[in-house]
Amino acid sequence: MSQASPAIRVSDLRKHFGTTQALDGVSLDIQPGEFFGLLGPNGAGKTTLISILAGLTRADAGHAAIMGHDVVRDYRQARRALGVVPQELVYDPFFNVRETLRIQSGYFGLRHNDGWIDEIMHHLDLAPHADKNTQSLSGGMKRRLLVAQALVHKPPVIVLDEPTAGVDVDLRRSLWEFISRLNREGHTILLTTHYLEEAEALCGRIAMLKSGRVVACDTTRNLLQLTNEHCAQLRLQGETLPAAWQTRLQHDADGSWRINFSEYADLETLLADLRGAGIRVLEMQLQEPDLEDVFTDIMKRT
Ligand SMILES: Nc1ncnc2c1ncn2[C@@H]1O[C@H](COP(=O)(O)OP(=O)(O)OP(=O)(O)O)[C@@H](O)[C@H]1O
Repeated sequence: MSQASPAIRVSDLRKHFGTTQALDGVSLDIQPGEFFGLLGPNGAGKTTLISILAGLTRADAGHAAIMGHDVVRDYRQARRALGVVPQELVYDPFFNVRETLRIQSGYFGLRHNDGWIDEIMHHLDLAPHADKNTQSLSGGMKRRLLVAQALVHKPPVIVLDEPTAGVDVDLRRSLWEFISRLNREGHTILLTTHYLEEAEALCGRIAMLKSGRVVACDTTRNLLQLTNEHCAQLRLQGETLPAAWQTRLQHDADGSWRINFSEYADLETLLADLRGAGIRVLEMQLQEPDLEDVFTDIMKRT
């Protein structure tokens, strides 16, 4: 393992399926210890990128490396440095949970791995199900098992492809606590998700893919500053707005009014005009833009 290497390096990666250009020159460097989000609409190329990192798909052109190990030339070292939690629920129905994790350990040549297997099962609340046949597990439990399988060989880099799709609130919480702990302990995390509030809360840096291209890549904090659309929700005493504001304010079903604005000066003028018209503000709530606003904005603009 090369100390100076990025955890994941992707250089000008290209991949097509028939006439579909799934990846159209993607370059990314993810440093060790980062919690990195890869976002994009359906079909943007996220799973294709992950499949190339995992050595399951060959790129047409470009390079990818895990901890300095090229995913084609040094396949074994690259694979050993990587734990992948796939999007699809794949499992072998003939084994129980513990057996599945022992078999997975065997793929990496780890024969005495029960201590770590017990620890993973404990943190993922799989311990009470250790002897259950995988076929009899609920969807959420099968997903936990996929996470456990990705971790048996203690990989420094963990890739999660939509790990919380169709997962209940409890599992999400315990999953994120565990993954965040692994990240704090130094593991690099690459996450794809369609839950943007999850990405906003967890990821330090985010890349957005669209049609196989990176259309944004920055810290979450900087991305959140890209849009200056704010929203204020007001409850007013009096129904007739000053004429100048009648088209700017939208009346919500609960009787409150909503205004989108980019300059706080707009809000000041509105409040002054309302006071001038004898309309009292009973309540006001400000909503700051979130990652979903930024994502929608970037996807529209690019
Ligand atoms: N094996 C394949 N054969 C043909 N086309 C494929 C194959 N795999 C992916 N594609 C196409 O490549 C494009 C990128 O797909 P990919 O699954 O990487 O997107 P994604 O960003 O992961 O989407 P989602 O959010 O829906 O999972 C899509 O147009 C998809 O239909």
